[in-house]
Amino acid sequence: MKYYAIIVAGGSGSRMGSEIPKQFLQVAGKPVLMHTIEAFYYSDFRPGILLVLPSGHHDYWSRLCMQAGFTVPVTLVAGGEQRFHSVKNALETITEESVIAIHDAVRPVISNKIISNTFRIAEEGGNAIVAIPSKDSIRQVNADGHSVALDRKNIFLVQTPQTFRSGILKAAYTQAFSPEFTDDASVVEKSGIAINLVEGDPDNLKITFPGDLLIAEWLLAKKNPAQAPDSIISIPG
Ligand SMILES: Nc1ccn([C@@H]2O[C@H](COP(=O)(O)OP(=O)(O)OP(=O)(O)O)[C@@H](O)[C@H]2O)c(=O)n1
Ligand SMILES: C[C@](O)(CO)[C@H](O)COP(=O)(O)O
Repeated sequence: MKYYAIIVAGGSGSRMGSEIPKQFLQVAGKPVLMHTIEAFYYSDFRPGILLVLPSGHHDYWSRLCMQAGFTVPVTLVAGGEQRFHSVKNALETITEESVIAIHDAVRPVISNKIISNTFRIAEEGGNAIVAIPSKDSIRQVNADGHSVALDRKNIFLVQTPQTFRSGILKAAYTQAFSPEFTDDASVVEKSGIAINLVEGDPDNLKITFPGDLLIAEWLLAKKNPAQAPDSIISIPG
């Protein structure tokens, strides 16, 4: 079986409020995106990598990937208007039957264990979506403005990778875009497929706001102490 990772890095990072999109900011000695590419490139399943980027960044990143000495090519794909369109652009380049993991570039603290689990489970069961239980109490606000408590045992926070057999995924992505498609699981579910959740990791955070960069810096330095910048002196755990 062939395995692919689609790393989506086509966003503008408006909530981060930085001039440079957040996936290109330096964290723990290298760009956020390079941490993410390396996590997949060196993972046990050795997937083919499709990197979705705004077109203006293609030349720079193809040079950076060459300098990194990757022996398997990282294929660059143009980003789209929404995350949905970025994923769709990458799917159009995959023609053979395969298992495809889709991952946010801005979740650089992803482990080999989770990547491997999702490929294995999706190959067997059609899809595998990484999620973690909610650590907070959860309330739903109703139309009248009042809120009701939900049972958090039934609430999971969805992460990436979201991994699928190619047939299921490519068929789902023929649907027209809808604003309710906030991730790949919601697109596939809309096409009538039941979604399988698999265990995620609180460390697999999505860098969204400035404070997330500090947490990611700490987590990445803990994961790769040899690559940590000098400013990180001692990391417990
Ligand atoms: N048109 C888009 C929008 C998002 N993404 C990617 O999807 C991932 C998750 O999206 P999010 O965190 O929302 O990133 P942005 O859309 O860049 O952020 P914001 O919503 O704050 O503008 C990111 O890696 C982002 O680069 C993408 O490839 N193409
Ligand atoms: C795909 C995702 O990261 C799963 O949690 C999330 O849905 C992305 O949402 P965003 O609105 O693009 O931040």
